[in-house]
Amino acid sequence: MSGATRITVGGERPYDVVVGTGLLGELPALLGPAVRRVAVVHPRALAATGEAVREDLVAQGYEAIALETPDAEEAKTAQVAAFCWGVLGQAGFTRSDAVVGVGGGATTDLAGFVAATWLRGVRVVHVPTTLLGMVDAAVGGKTGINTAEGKNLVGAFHEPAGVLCDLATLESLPRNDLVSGLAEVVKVGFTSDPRILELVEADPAEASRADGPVLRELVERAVAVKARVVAADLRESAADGLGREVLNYGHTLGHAVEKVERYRWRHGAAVSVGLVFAAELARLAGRLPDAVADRHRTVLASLGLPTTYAGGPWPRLLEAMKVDKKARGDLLRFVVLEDLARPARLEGPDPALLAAAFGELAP
Ligand SMILES: NC(=O)c1ccc[n+]([C@@H]2O[C@H](COP(=O)([O-])OP(=O)(O)OC[C@H]3O[C@@H](n4cnc5c(N)ncnc54)[C@H](O)[C@@H]3O)[C@@H](O)[C@H]2O)c1
Ligand SMILES: O=C(O)C(=O)C[C@@H](O)[C@H](O)[C@H](O)COP(=O)(O)O
Ligand SMILES: [Zn+2]
Repeated sequence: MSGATRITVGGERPYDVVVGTGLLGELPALLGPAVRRVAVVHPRALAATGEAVREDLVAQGYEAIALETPDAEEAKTAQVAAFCWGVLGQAGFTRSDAVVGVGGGATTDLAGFVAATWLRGVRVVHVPTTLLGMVDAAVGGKTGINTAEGKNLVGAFHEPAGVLCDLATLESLPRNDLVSGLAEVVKVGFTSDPRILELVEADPAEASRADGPVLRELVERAVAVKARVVAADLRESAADGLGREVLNYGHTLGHAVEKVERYRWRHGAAVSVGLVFAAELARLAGRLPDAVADRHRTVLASLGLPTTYAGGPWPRLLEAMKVDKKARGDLLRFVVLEDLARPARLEGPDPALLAAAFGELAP
């Protein structure tokens, strides 16, 4: 390991997010002294990486098993969670044993959920291998699976004991997935750290180069914001202000798109469309200057992210948005911007306003 950066996520049980390369040697310290057995949860597509982590743990004296899951969003189901519980039960996992999630956000969401629910909670360390996992999914303790009714509808808050972001893993990530992760980075740029937008705008190609210094800075900036937000409001229950809901900017429509598209869209691509929608909603409501709304389109498009959406139909998307976790009863609640880095809430917008904002997404 050389030149790693440590970002501490505060709260009741502080933990480190380590960003760098060659970080596997850090795993035992994060697992802690009590752990004997480890289940390495990884998607089928990352069998070699999962096996490398397992072998490394065995070499360091652990009893480690591989727990292979389906790829991407197919892992986030009750059936797959039940399969994982079965494996842990058969292997005799106790409260002094641990789960390690190796993969993208779908894998760490599942691994975190399994760790949160097995014996009502065992230790979990995440080793995210996608940009989206590093900047968002593996950090902050939101875990979950999907149900037929929608995205992430079952889950728990269960913080990891640590997160290892090995930037070298990004070199094998398909371009489409790297860019998808940048949607969450841009989200943070608009809500909280405009320097992110400047870095992307200065050179979008450089910003999306897996082994470049700009991407590393983007990762560190996005993680730093997420760390600060979740340390203050882990359970998304802030009594005043937006609290953790700020991280959900662009997700109300984004999750609906994922569901309506039957999870064939990557999360980041759906969030990209959701960000443009949220910006248009705020602009049409008279709360966001045109220039900031337009900047959403230009920054996202410069990275090759989608900024228009021809799918639907709108009534199905509206129906899907009703199970958004920010909703209260029949009241839809959106995170919007009033300016750059000035997030706010828009509650119960007029249906005509919502439809008009959706109209602005037409190609
Ligand atoms: N818990 C949270 O706070 C949070 C935050 C953001 C997103 N999420 C969730 O994260 C998921 C999206 O995560 P994602 O975009 O990482 O998708 P993903 O986990 O589906 O991974 C995308 C694809 O990349 C492959 N892959 C992963 N690492 C690779 C590597 N290094 N080289 C080659 N291929 C690799 C995977 O096998 C998969 O096919 C969604 O389910 C979303 O809801 C959760
Ligand atoms: O960490 C959070 O809080 C977020 O909202 C981050 C989002 O990027 C992420 O997609 C999250 O999983 C969405 O959570 P949900 O509560 O809307 O399911
Ligand atoms: Zn997200």
